[in-house]
Amino acid sequence: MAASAPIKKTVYYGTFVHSKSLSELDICAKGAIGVDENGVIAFVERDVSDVANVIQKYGEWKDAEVVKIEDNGFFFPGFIDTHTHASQHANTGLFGKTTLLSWLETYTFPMESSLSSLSKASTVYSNFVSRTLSHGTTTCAYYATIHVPSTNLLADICLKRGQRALVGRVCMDTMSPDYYRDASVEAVIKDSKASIDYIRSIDPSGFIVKPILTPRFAPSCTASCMSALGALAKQTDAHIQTHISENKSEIALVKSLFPDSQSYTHVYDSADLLTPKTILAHAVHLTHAEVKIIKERGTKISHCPASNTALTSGCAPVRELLNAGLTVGLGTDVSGGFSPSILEECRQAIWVSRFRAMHDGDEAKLSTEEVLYLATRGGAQVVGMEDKVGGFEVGMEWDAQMICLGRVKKEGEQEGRFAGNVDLFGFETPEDKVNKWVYGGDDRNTERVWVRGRLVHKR
Ligand SMILES: O=c1[nH]c(=O)c2nc[nH]c2[nH]1
Ligand SMILES: [Zn+2]
Repeated sequence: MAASAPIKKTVYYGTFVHSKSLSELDICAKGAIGVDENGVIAFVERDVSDVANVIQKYGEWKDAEVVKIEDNGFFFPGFIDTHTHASQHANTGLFGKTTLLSWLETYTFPMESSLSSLSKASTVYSNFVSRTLSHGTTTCAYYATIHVPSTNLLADICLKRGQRALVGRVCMDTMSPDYYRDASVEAVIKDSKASIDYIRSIDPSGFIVKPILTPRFAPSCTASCMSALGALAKQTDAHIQTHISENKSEIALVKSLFPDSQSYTHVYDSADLLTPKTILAHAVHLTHAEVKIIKERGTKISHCPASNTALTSGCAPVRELLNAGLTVGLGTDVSGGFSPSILEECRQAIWVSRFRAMHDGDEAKLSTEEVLYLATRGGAQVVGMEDKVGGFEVGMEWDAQMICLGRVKKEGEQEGRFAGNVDLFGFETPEDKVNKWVYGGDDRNTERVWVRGRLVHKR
């Protein structure tokens, strides 16, 4: 579905759910949200018994389209995936019993290298953007590959499909296979600049696509490469993304490569890579001193629980990170992670927090409300879009998903259109429905998805 049709004033009518705070959802059973031609929320009305009354109240909205939730469902903010590798999508589910460093050599570098082929990149990237949109992901921080043309192609696809994206050309000038590495620091900077310039040229407003500098991780980058990227970030005011402290062997490797650095975090800090616009994925094994520096720099964290479990990297201490005041969002980290769905990541975040709780105590447990916050408002802060997306306030943009759970079924009734794992029996409170969706829902319940008021996915 191309996202090019003009939009008209629309009133979204029915239940809407979004986060009020980290621990509290706002569930409005009968609401009406008016979205203007720019995709901006113009009004939010609660306790609406008849949408006609709302349309009458706002005179100039008399010709507005009305989009109503049928049966049991609700409007929910679009999900924000703060860390994923579009270039690894074709490997999803393929990781065997590898851990990070062997997984990179065995599966990841060969696959990413093969995306120098623009036709292969086109197939994989188009498929992944469709797939993530179908799961309600309206904003994504993407890693592409080292190749400028296919990285730029990913940005083209996101812009055409209307998915908000930070798109990064991967930088790696050392400890990488001969067939897949940057030739020099000069090449890293030249190619990174070329990709920044291209992405800014196709969307000068940056409303939909933006570039993001992407040093892969400290073992793949020389100190001079990282410093040059830190300087380029400053010069271009670009976002930055990288990996940190995912796995104990990786941390030992960083220590051996940068013996004069106090920690993994110090390696990035010395290169000026820790800014308020930096996203650090994983953060599983950080020390208190590292957390303190990250907090001081205003740098953000992407929690990737499915990936951390699949590659047996560890259980990130999310409660501790939150208590320390860090900003945290969720990331699918495909294909370390095995699912393109942030809803799945919500479940995985809950499970991982329960494993932490078995050692750390009940306070470590994340609730449904908390993971939904991380998936929306938290993610928005991580990608620097908290004033635009993640919730339904006047002035914010309509990045939303229509979740449908189907009808309460009578005995013997066949599964209908929303055949999924969620069954309703009629007694459920609105809170129960949200919980049933979080624990049992999937893309079969994601009926429609909008970005800036534009329909970008329909089942
Ligand atoms: O989860 C990960 N995926 C990657 O592609 C990667 N590269 C370095 N470190 C990484 N971690
Ligand atoms: Zn990753």
